[in-house]
Amino acid sequence: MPDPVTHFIGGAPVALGPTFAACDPVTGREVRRVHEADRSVVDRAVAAARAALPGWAALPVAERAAWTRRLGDAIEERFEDLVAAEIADTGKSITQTRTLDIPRGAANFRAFAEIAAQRPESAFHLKDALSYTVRRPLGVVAVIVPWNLPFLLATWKLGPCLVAGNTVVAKPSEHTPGSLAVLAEIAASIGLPPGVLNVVNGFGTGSTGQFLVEHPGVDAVTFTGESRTGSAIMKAVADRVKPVSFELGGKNAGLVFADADLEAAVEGSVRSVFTNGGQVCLCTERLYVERPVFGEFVERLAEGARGLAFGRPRDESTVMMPMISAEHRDKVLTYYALAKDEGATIHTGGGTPRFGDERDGGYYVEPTVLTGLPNDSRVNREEIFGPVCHVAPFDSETEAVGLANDSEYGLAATVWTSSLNRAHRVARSLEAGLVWVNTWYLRDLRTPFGGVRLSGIGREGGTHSLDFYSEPTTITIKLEAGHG
Ligand SMILES: NC(=O)C1=CN([C@@H]2O[C@H](COP(=O)(O)OP(=O)(O)OC[C@H]3O[C@@H](n4cnc5c(N)ncnc54)[C@H](O)[C@@H]3O)[C@@H](O)[C@H]2O)C=CC1
Ligand SMILES: O=C(O)/C=C/C=C(\O)C(=O)O
Repeated sequence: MPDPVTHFIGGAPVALGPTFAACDPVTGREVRRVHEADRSVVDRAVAAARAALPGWAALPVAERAAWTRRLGDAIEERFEDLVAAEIADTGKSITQTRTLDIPRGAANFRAFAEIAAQRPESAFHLKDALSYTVRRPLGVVAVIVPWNLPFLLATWKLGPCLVAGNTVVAKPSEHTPGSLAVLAEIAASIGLPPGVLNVVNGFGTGSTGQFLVEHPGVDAVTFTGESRTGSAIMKAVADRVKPVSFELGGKNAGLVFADADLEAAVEGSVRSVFTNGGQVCLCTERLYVERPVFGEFVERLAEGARGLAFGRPRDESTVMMPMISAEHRDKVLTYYALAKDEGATIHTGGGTPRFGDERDGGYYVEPTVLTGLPNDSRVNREEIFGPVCHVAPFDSETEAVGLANDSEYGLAATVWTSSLNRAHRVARSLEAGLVWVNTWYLRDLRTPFGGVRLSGIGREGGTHSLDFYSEPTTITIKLEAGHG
């Protein structure tokens, strides 16, 4: 077994705290151990970040951007190590890992280097005064991320956070410490000033995550994960009124109109429901299909689901991945059972696949397509976060929009239609942070990203990230009139 995964504090690995098991989701077997940071280790990481803050914050933005660009370049150099680490922790397919997860890590550092370096300063010349704004970093920021897109989501926050002049204590999910451990090695290898980026490992409640967000030396928290966890973090930071940025859960709707290109709608919905095993906050869990094409759509979606290959992660043709843990698999299976109890028709899936090899000990579930449940069923209201969706018919645009908006969440939605007017009209009516028309998960890192209601607070992306990770100070200087 490899050495336990360590923390990374002040530019060096730190092997402190008891260790816990990390399992391979493909087989369920323990494959490595990970050090858990207790309060004293968190103290040490926060102190390292605090000590590094003045020097890092004082660098011109162009120099910090040069550092994050270097991180992006070094990610390319360690590309296959990062791919291996991500696959070992998650069981993701190598094709997705090579085309999405790791390239986005490099892109996240590079994009925010450009955005920050090119950001115009604003100054207003008043009659007898000059008013301008400077932005200062928030300070020491806790970056807490989940297990579904570990490297992509961590770097999405680290890029803008570092370039804005903050120093960081990052905590990956207890399930997926591997790729941030490689990033820590990369940071050390390029000579990133010690303490600018620190990584601590451990669990959430009653452990590292909670100690970190509660720490008086942490000035702000950026978090992606479950809505309930966001709520717990908000309570934990309330007394100190720390700024928070939250990307939380979703119960995303997809609307398929009868005038849509049905093949594209089916293909796009297969992607939007089943990508990453349905373990992306943007995945569609509720589909509403206009009645004339409902039957055909359901049949073709189920056929698409049945065609998703369950190979091993390193086979290039593999699409489906396991759930992250036994606990999460059991949660998803509980919803499959609940769907049956609530009276759903199961068009495909509803159980676990059998392989006849060591993968039978892993955390796989079948991609599942359901119909027949009312919008107020638990299956249609609660985030499942697995490869499953419910499909319901609708008869009018107004009804479709009403059904889509009837949710406590509001992260993402998809609309499939060939009518340009309808596309604009419906997209504006959907109460979600992101609406994709005739596509899904097409991202431009400059655009605002985030959700409404239980799906989050604030937006990251482009200058929205830089705004969150810094505080403006407006300086107004009285000028003497009549001279010069
Ligand atoms: N919508 C989304 O983006 C995600 C949703 N989920 C859903 O959440 C369920 C639970 O999964 P988890 O991994 O437990 O997600 P989570 O939201 O609890 O964990 C995300 C991160 O937050 C940390 N964390 C947990 N509690 C914390 C606390 N009180 N203070 C500070 N940090 C804390 C975790 O250690 C992890 O690093 C899953 O079954 C899934 O349904 C999980 C991950 C992402
Ligand atoms: O930034 C992206 O491209 C994807 C974000 C996905 C999440 O925030 C999530 O799955 O939690």
